[in-house]
Amino acid sequence: MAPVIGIIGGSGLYAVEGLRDAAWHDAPTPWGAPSDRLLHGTLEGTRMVFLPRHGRGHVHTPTSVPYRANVAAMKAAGVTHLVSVSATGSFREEMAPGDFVIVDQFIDRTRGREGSFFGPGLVAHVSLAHPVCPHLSTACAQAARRAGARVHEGGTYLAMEGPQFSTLAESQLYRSWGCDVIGMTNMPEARLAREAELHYASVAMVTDYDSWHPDHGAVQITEIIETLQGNVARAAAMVAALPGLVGGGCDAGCDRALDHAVMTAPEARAPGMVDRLRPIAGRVL
Ligand SMILES: CSC[C@H]1O[C@H](OP(=O)(O)O)[C@H](O)[C@@H]1O
Ligand SMILES: Nc1ncnc2[nH]cnc12
Repeated sequence: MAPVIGIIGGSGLYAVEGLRDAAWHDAPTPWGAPSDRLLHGTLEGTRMVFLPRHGRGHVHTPTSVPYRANVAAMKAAGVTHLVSVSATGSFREEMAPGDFVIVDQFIDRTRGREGSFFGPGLVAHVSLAHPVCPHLSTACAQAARRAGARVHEGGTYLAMEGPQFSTLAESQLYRSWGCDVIGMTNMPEARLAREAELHYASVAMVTDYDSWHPDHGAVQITEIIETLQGNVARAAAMVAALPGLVGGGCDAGCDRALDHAVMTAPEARAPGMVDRLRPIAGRVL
């Protein structure tokens, strides 16, 4: 099956240029409207679908982003491979502002966000031990290098609630836990991508040293925006390099995550939940 590449663009990345037959389309879902319309198009013969995570003009906070609608809309659009692009702080001296980190683990410190498509009447448990697709992550690393970025492969992303940045004590604590980067949006996005059986990768663009670094002081939004402006062209070039690198087989099982995951007996399933879940889990229902 030919891959369809979805891109969720984070802070600073609100569109992608150069798509053939580009058009924005509404994408209602059983979980409401996504953050914005979806931008459909093709790049070197590969179908691409782009969604700005915070909406054009940056209207959604990290808490108000409709994560379920965003992932469901991508799935309904036929996306098979979902690449998240995000701005992050760094906990490592060597992961400097401007660098790209290909995230492979998450620690979730968000609070009260809707983190699953499933629920009462249709219960499922997927594995999240390895939350990203290793093949898509490698493709992103290659694409980012082709775009001229300095790339670190592997890193743990601490997802915080925000919208305020961390205190100094929190920043030092996350560093002591072995976290590499910090942001406010990759959870529950990564959980939902796994439930939707999408190949998911997360590209973190480092914009600052959060607040732990003795030489950099507290993170300032002005510093972040300045670094983002330098990063956006490289992020766009990375996206443009993805077709041709994405696809082929995946032995990690991302697209079969729901095999054996549904716990609720067929006769006990709530019909309304089954209908709602069909676009996500129809393969196993
Ligand atoms: C602009 S700084 C804080 C903001 O940026 C990141 O957003 P995203 O992950 O969508 O790139 C971070 O998570 C915060 O939402
Ligand atoms: N230091 C930081 N903390 C949380 N989210 C961020 N996004 C960019 N920099 C960040």
